[in-house]
Amino acid sequence: MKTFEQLYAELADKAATRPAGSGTVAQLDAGVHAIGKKIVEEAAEVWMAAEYESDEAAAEEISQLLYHLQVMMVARGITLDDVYRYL
Ligand SMILES: N=c1c2ncn([C@@H]3O[C@H](COP(=O)(O)OP(=O)(O)OP(=O)(O)O)[C@@H](O)[C@H]3O)c2ncn1[C@@H]1O[C@H](COP(=O)(O)O)[C@@H](O)[C@H]1O
Repeated sequence: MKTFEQLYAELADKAATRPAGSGTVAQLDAGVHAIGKKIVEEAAEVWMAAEYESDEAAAEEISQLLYHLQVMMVARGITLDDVYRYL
């Protein structure tokens, strides 16, 4: 179990250290366009899970969407504070 903040710190560290086998590094290397497509795909999966699947399945899809949003933030150099100031 980890928090949103802990995941962001982990992803930022992966981007800086680029460990072998990291899916995050692969996503970052694929670029903003590819990450954006993944966000749209995951958002659709959240929608479908929320309408037709269990709470657990919906929660899992939401976690994946949050992950890909964070990958986009890291790719663009957008920090948590950059986002929180609009909440
Ligand atoms: N929280 C996540 C996370 N959520 C989703 N995903 C990835 O997002 C994709 C979503 O999977 P789908 O169910 O849509 O399956 P899919 O369409 O077959 O996926 P792909 O074919 O696109 O890989 C998968 O490839 C997952 O690996 C995640 N990948 C990593 N993390 C966490 O990010 C951190 C860093 O991970 P690494 O960079 O891989 O070390 C770790 O704490 C991980 O737990």
